[in-house]
Amino acid sequence: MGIGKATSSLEELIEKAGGCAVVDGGFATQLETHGADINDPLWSALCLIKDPHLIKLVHLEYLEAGADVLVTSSYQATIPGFLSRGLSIEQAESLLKKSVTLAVEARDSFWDAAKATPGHGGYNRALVAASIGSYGAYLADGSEYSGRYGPDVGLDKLKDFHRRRLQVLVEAGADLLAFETIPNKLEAQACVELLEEENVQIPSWICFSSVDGENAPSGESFKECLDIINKSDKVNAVGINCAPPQFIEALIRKFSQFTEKAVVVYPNSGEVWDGRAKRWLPSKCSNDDKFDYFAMRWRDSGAKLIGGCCRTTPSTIQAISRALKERP
Ligand SMILES: C[S+](C)CC[C@H](N)C(=O)O
Ligand SMILES: N[C@@H](CCS)C(=O)O
Ligand SMILES: [Zn+2]
Repeated sequence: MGIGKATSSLEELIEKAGGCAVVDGGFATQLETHGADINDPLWSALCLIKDPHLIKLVHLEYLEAGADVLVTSSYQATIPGFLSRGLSIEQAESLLKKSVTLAVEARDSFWDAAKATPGHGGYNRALVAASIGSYGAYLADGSEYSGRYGPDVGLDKLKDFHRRRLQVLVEAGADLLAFETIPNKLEAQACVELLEEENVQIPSWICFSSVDGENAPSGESFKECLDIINKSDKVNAVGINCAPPQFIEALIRKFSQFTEKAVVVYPNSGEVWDGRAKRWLPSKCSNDDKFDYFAMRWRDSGAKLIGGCCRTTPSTIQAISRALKERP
């Protein structure tokens, strides 16, 4: 795939969607709605082993709700994670591949039906974004919200951790790569260097988490983080995922000051993950019913991709999609 073509599929989708494309919502959350027990170090990736049919069902529900981008079930699917469950390297790689094929199959069957209806039923052909959760997600100790990886975790260790999974997800046919809940500058640098070293030819985005609404969870400024990312033309969009919705408008404006790349935002419901107890703590304000209003404000602030993360649902995405597509 040539560079021109590779960089354009995400931009083409944004254009087709009227200037702002819709990302799907809380994937693990919707698995739980269907009864999946993901209280496990593999978190939602456990379903790749136990309940792959649920994964496809959740993808179809988000497509129906209006998602233009599906994020795969690979957030916490890692080769070392699967090896520690007694699986072989071949089995681990095959599960990673499956995370992409399940989303591609859902997308293809949904699109085959949609394109046969007048005006495609108002849908676009969705792109499949392979989720690459941060190292902190793999640690399963909540450190994707602290960025504290300790002194033993350097650049090379992070690149080694991400390399093979990234290769398998690209080979499996993902349309783009979605680095999610990156909590510090070092890991952002690892992602950028890996994209260059592996000469990745599909588009990518890098999303950070944030717990104070101003900086990366590590306390490093987003300006520092974006300075690194801006040097790479292998990253097409940057933004925030799994942070409270009330932080997002100011962060879109901040990101727009520091980068010319497209800005992507998919916040959580505002609830806070307790990494020790492995449960969500209630949010101080309930925001789920305001996502349609927020989405329009985020679009008007400059975001080009908008969706939801943990504790948001297909009804959140339907509200976003209706707000963005009916009132462009
Ligand atoms: C986005 S968080 C809620 C994912 C789960 C976390 N990495 C853990 O395993 O505790
Ligand atoms: N793509 C993941 C992100 C978790 S923060 C999910 O939606 O489950
Ligand atoms: Zn999340």
